[in-house]
Amino acid sequence: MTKPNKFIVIEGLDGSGKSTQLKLITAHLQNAGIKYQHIHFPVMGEGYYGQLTAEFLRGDLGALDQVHPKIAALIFAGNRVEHLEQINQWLADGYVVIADRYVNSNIAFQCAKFDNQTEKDTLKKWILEFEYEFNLLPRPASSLFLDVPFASIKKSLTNQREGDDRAYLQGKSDIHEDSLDLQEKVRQEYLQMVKEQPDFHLIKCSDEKGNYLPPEQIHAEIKARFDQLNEG
Ligand SMILES: Nc1ncnc2c1ncn2[C@@H]1O[C@H](COP(=O)(O)OP(=O)(O)O)[C@@H](O)[C@H]1O
Ligand SMILES: Cc1cn([C@H]2C[C@H](O)[C@@H](COP(=O)(O)OP(=O)(O)O)O2)c(=O)[nH]c1=O
Repeated sequence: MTKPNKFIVIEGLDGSGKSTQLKLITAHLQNAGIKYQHIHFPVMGEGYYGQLTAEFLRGDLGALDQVHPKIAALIFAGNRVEHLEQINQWLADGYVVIADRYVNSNIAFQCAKFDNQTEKDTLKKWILEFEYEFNLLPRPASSLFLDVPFASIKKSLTNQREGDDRAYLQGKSDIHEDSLDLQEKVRQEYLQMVKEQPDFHLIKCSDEKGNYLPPEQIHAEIKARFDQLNEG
């Protein structure tokens, strides 16, 4: 299958600075006169799957251990199908397309809920086949994993998170963000995928002492990846 060459995905744990980096990279593309579009998955609050995703994350469909990870994966995958045509159109029109989360989020968060390696591997294979081969989602040219010190994730998730994008919670809490144990396991899934997928790159967001790097410094590395893609 040929890959669209201007599709980049930003991945990471909840509260890992994806929105911060998305703002910086879109400002850079804007200044450079490069036409781009971006999308954040899950797209909540619209469409049947968007509504289902919000219900799932605020716990209306059951607690973290009550919804089978394959069913949760199916909901997030359906949400992507609702926006598939739009992404394909952007790519056909020659835009650089940036997704804040994509298929690898589904693998990382849902496979992390299993302890057993065979169950993890089986679900990973299923998600990859279902989303790329059955639903025919475009494959990203490159995905970037923001590897942030876990202490900073803890801080970010224990602080009250605010903003319009929290409306889906309707005053409740997010079942993924509530579990730091899950977030730690999700990080392991991401690290494993970085090893397995040649187009998945780790962006180290800490210095040698383990301190969180400032946003601009992280941006410099991300920008270099984008510039490479645009030149290629
Ligand atoms: N490099 C950084 N150093 C310190 N704090 C950061 C950094 N990047 C983001 N933050 C802060 O961390 C929190 C989560 O960042 P955000 O970009 O909203 O993450 P996400 O989109 O992954 O949920 C915000 O309060 C943001 O200001
Ligand atoms: C896109 C996607 C997200 N998720 C998870 C990751 C997040 O915990 C949650 C929703 O993400 P969101 O709250 O938008 O992420 P962030 O806090 O990083 O801005 O859904 C999946 O499990 N599968 C998926 O396919």
